[in-house]
Amino acid sequence: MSKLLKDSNHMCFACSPKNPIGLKLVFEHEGDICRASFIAGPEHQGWNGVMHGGLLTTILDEVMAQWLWSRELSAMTAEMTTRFVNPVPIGAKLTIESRLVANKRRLFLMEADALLPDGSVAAKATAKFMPVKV
Ligand SMILES: CCCCCCCCCC(=O)SCCNC(=O)CCNC(=O)[C@H](O)C(C)(C)COP(=O)(O)OP(=O)(O)OC[C@H]1O[C@@H](n2cnc3c(N)ncnc32)[C@H](O)[C@@H]1OP(=O)(O)O
Repeated sequence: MSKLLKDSNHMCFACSPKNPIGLKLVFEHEGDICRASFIAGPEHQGWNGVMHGGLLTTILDEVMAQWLWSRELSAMTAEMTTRFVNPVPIGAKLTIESRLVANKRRLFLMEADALLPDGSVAAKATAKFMPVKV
């Protein structure tokens, strides 16, 4: 296991339980899926009543990264695209799921979806991750 994962003082904005302004995401793994949930509060808004798209991208990024971390693959996001399909209302529970699409040479091609409570898609992301030494 990497030193970063063992370090109880890590301050990842998305996942550390110790970051006072962090999102404190937790992850579950089911087969080939990594999953997290998140409910945006008023402090996460962009447009009135709507979750900020940059934060949504952060969460999609993190859930893809955690798919790799959970398999002890230390990799950083090298490129990412988010398609915002539907606005996320403040207070709505989002389910975010990621999976590996392909591993080509050094690149891990990942994808993730953010789903609204009725199962409709709020946003879809694709990303390329590259291994790094930690
Ligand atoms: C417990 C804690 C858990 C924490 C989880 C946190 C998750 C957060 C996820 C993130 O947001 S990570 C932060 C955002 N990402 C970064 O800060 C990464 C910054 N970029 C880098 O550090 C380097 O550019 C990178 C490690 C991605 C790659 O550097 P390298 O020096 O390893 O690769 P290089 O640039 O030499 O390229 C190697 C090959 O990959 C190719 N390549 C690089 N980027 C590419 C790309 N985006 N798409 C396709 N190919 C790419 C490149 O063309 C080249 O091809 P060739 O070998 O054929 O010449």
